[in-house]
Amino acid sequence: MVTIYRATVLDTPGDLPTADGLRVSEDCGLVVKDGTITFRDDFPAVRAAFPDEQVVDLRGGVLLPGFVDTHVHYPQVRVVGGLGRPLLDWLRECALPEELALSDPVYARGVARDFLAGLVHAGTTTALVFGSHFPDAVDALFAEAETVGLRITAGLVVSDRLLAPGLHTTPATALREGKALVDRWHGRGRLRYAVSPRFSLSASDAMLESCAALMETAPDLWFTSHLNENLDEIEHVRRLFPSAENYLSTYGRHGLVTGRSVLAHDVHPSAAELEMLAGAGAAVAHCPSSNSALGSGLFPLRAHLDAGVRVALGTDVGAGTGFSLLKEGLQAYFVQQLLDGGVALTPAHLLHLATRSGALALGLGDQVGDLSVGRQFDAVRLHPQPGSTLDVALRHPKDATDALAKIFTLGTPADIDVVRVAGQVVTAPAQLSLDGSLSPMETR
Ligand SMILES: O=c1[nH]c(=O)c2nc[nH]c2[nH]1
Ligand SMILES: [Zn+2]
Repeated sequence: MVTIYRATVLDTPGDLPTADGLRVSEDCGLVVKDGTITFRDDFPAVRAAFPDEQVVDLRGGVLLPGFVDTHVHYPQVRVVGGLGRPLLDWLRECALPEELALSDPVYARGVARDFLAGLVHAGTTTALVFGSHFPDAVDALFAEAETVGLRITAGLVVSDRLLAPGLHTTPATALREGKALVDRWHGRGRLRYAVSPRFSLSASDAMLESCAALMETAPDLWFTSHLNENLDEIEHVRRLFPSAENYLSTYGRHGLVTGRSVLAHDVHPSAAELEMLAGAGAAVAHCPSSNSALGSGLFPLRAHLDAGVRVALGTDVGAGTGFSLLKEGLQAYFVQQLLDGGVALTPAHLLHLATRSGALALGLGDQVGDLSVGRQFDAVRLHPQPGSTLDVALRHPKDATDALAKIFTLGTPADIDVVRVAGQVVTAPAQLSLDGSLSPMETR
């Protein structure tokens, strides 16, 4: 079936974030067939070419590509807001107790729904998700994500030391359970599997070797972990791996740093690590609100870009402060403003980082990230409440770049009214009550 969407469309189709990469189509017609954009032009030209097709009129707001979150923790949706602690204290006091609670599959299913609702409300259509330490909880995430229809890459989080005994596993069990999850979910619809050691602080060489073995069990598996987030963490890793050249090589010497790797944070990289990331084609998930909330540091974006490292954005919920990629864009901008030698980010940079950069980092650049012909129609409409400050601002922009600046400055999930994946409207799952049942008024 063919549908024409009429909207003001802003996107950034280039391969790199640039100051002048914004594409503006004030009155755009997008022809969508079976979820794919097959034709794009000014609306009058589209209407002339397709005089009889149904038109969905999305004017009155702004249509953007669906947001791409390259680093977000599913088990942590209920612990957002644990402010006032550095990384290792925050993990011990806020994150890990909650992650243990996901050993209960009923509890995990409720958390999975809350998590996916957070993504949908924020307009995130594609995400690389840090999963749970418990296979049943990872099943719950994939099953619920399949129902909702989002593009999710996720996996079993594995560790064998220094967290909490209930979160530890063995390399052999990790491999066996990971393989079963890969068999069940990798490549099923919009779902893919990411091998996910928590960080090398909590993963021995034997565990990282089992991750490497899991990577070999199916084509196109993804790899994700944490890197160089906090100075104490980095010092611990240095002591735990005395023979490793640096933090990145704790993964790299097991063959885990490739073009299908996404490393989160990298706030304190060495030149050698940047060179190795660039050479491998690995991507870094920059998580600015988390970095500020935990006091991890100011992300050296210029050093990454100068070295040729691909960078995208992650919300890092729950150390991050919410699911909004608009907020992460603004926070990324703030950080670069504060840094001596920071990159002068423009609205076009921010939109690219929140959409196209993420799609490319996740190897999905041929499918999503902008609204060009050939892409899936993954899109969000921003339509602020009448009278809200964003509504007022969008009525008086100087130009489209100014409008986009206002969107990143003022926009929140409350301003996103419709989210589509492959043309289909996606809706947030209903919340579950504590015993896992839907409340009497709720249906799916
Ligand atoms: O921000 C972070 N959140 C986490 O859950 C985590 N685990 C290891 N390192 C981490 N960093
Ligand atoms: Zn993280």
